[in-house]
Amino acid sequence: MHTTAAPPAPSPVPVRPQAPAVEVTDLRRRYGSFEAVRGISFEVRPGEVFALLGVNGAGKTSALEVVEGLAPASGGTVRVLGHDPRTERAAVRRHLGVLLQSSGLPGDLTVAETVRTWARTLTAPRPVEEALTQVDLTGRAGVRVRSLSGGERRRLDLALALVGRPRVLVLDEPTTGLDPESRRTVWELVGGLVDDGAAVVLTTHHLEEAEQLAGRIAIMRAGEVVVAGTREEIAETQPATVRFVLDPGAPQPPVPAGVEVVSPGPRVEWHTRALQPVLAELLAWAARSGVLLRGLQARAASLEQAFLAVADGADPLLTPLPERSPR
Ligand SMILES: Nc1ncnc2c1ncn2[C@@H]1O[C@H](COP(=O)(O)OP(=O)(O)OP(=O)(O)O)[C@@H](O)[C@H]1O
Repeated sequence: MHTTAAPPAPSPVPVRPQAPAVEVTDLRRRYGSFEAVRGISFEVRPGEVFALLGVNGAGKTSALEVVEGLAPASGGTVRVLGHDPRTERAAVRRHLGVLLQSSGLPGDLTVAETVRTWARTLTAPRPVEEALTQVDLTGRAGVRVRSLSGGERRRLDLALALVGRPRVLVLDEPTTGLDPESRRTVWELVGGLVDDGAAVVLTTHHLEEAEQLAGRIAIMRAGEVVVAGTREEIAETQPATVRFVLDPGAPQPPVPAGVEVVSPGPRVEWHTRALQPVLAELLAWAARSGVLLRGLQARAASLEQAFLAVADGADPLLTPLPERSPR
């Protein structure tokens, strides 16, 4: 019998992860003797949103200004598309869209004139009308900048950041001052750009914005990144909460292993890193004992909890609750 040998399996093509669009390594920034950014590192890949969070004065803008090429680093390195954004500005500028925290646009120009003037400095800008449509400003094209509302001005800032079809977008508090509808428009816009492969670094004080947009998040305090990861990873640094109310005279439930009792009762509050088994144990006890757990709530930790813990000076990664011991 004649058999043909099976063709050799194709050798696997090595999948090369895309190079980071933004690489920040041990970045430091000083103002005189004050060090506002103290050795932070992060990467942002094409098609990714990275959010820098932190209370006022944490050092977010100081770090972003170096990424934008507006200020020199005092230490460490920043690369945007492989280039130093300050010393190799020409290579970076046409691919970089920047939204500063506050822009000083001339008030005399109209909205359309402002975008047109800016677009003339760019290599392959979007048509002005398209840029205005993206940010819902078409109806305000002929209005002078000084007459715009705060939210409209912010959307104009965003139009300027987007008109050059940037591969890297740096957005410093992009939706501050925007109403909820405009905020959603901006989220959709940023989401669309990311789907097209842009890399986005943003700061925000709206945690929901970071949750909506960012694949990875870093929370800064006093110039350092205290915790970083996906929103789930960051939330998991904090304990879950169980709350219920006991009727007068009801017996106290035994406290399961791995629970920190925040309030013993009658309004009981527990913190735990083992929500599911703790809840199962509590419910089994309640069923056995015929006890009603009024208003029972079980809530996984949130990004907000982690943010507040960092703001309060905690180091979420270094101060864990006791782990639940195996039974
Ligand atoms: N030009 C400057 N000279 C001296 N100190 C400065 C200067 N700019 C910023 N700082 C200080 O550096 C620290 C970090 O400021 P930065 O603006 O980077 O913080 P931030 O996290 O962006 O705050 P916010 O959320 O309020 O925008 C603050 O203590 C601030 O006072």
